[in-house]
Amino acid sequence: MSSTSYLIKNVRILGGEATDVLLEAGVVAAIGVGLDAPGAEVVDAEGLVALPGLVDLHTHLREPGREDAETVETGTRAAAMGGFTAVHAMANTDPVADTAGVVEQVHRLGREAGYCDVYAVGAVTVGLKGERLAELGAMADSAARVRVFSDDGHCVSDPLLMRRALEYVKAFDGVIAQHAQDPRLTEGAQMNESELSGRLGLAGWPAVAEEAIIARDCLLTAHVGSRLHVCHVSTAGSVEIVRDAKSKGWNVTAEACPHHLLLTDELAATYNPIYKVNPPLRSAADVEALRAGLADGTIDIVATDHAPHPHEDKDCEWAAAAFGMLGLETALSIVQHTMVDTGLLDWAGVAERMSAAPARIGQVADHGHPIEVGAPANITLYDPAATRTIDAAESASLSRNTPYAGMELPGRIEATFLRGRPTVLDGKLWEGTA
Ligand SMILES: NC(=O)N[C@@H](CC(=O)O)C(=O)O
Ligand SMILES: [Zn+2]
Ligand SMILES: [Zn+2]
Repeated sequence: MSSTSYLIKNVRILGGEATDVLLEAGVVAAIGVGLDAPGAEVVDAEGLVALPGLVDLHTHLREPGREDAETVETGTRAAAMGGFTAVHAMANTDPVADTAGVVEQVHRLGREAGYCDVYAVGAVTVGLKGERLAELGAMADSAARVRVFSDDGHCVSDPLLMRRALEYVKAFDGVIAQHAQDPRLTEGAQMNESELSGRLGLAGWPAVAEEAIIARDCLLTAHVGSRLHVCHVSTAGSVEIVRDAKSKGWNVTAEACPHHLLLTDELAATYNPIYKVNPPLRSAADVEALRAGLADGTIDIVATDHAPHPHEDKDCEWAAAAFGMLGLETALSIVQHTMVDTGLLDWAGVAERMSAAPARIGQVADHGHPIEVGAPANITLYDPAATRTIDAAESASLSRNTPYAGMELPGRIEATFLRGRPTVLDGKLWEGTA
């Protein structure tokens, strides 16, 4: 295990006054101006903001089964480069993560790779087929200690199955993370339903297909007294429904993805499938409502929905292309651009939405802590004054499907520490052995 200590000099914790932070034996050992620690590696953090290590509640790592798109190792390298110290790996792998065996395998692969803690998400239904419940209890009791269950990629559309799943996870304070998409209302759907989808000749995906499921699930979770998390909220109407559910005291949380905070459906007019994603990019008014919802806490967290796809699954006509885009390495930059630089959130707000709250929702004890003496040394050092032009070829991911290629974005991850050991240092993956 790590024996080297790190003395981070002149860092601004959550953007506050510059101070020093000593990481030793996996924890934050001391905080204060002018700290001295003989033998420690010194990290010059002048101008850098320290955030608690980011936690992603929604990542597709593709292993097992689609190692041509991503592996646990490459995906967690991308996560570390994005400032993440923990990710939740979605269950839509091949085989599906619907048994204790598969979730334990994913968890173990993450530990072996060592870049970031990997928490396996368990499938709600066997094979994501929406027909019968998977062995939720066995996955919860397994060495992977699963607390988040999702058929992501598919909606648990059967209301009785959804009710049973919500009831079942109460026993271990689990949560059902719903991919809210009414299948009948979105048959063949390709992009946001609007005047533009008609003009482009692409089948429309109406907002109501998302909103109707969210409304139903909020009612169901209130009825059975359980915990619901709504994946990738994309419409203004969905934000309204979640706001209303929260005002009633129902146990509902929600996430927004970076791409839905920035990009709009007009990009479909390029017919470039790099912009094809589930749920689809929506209107500028939806983007504005998502930002406002994230700012006022209606939307609890930012989750990446990092969805790697190999070239051949994206290099085809729009209708044939796979849904999904990369997100881990650009998430914090997009959040800075859309939420911080616009004055909607400060760094404490970012830390809450990208570390503390996702760790709480996912019941992850070792992450999401404030940077205080005694806390696990999971820390991200970020340079908000830097700018970079995104180059897909530079990604640590095995896939290249970033919608931001060629864009200039603010900010750069300078370092990521996992239990006091760097996974990224000087903006590069750290391959040290200390
Ligand atoms: N978001 C996407 O467009 N795609 C995801 C599935 C999902 O998150 O629904 C994927 O697995 O590729
Ligand atoms: Zn989804
Ligand atoms: Zn997803």
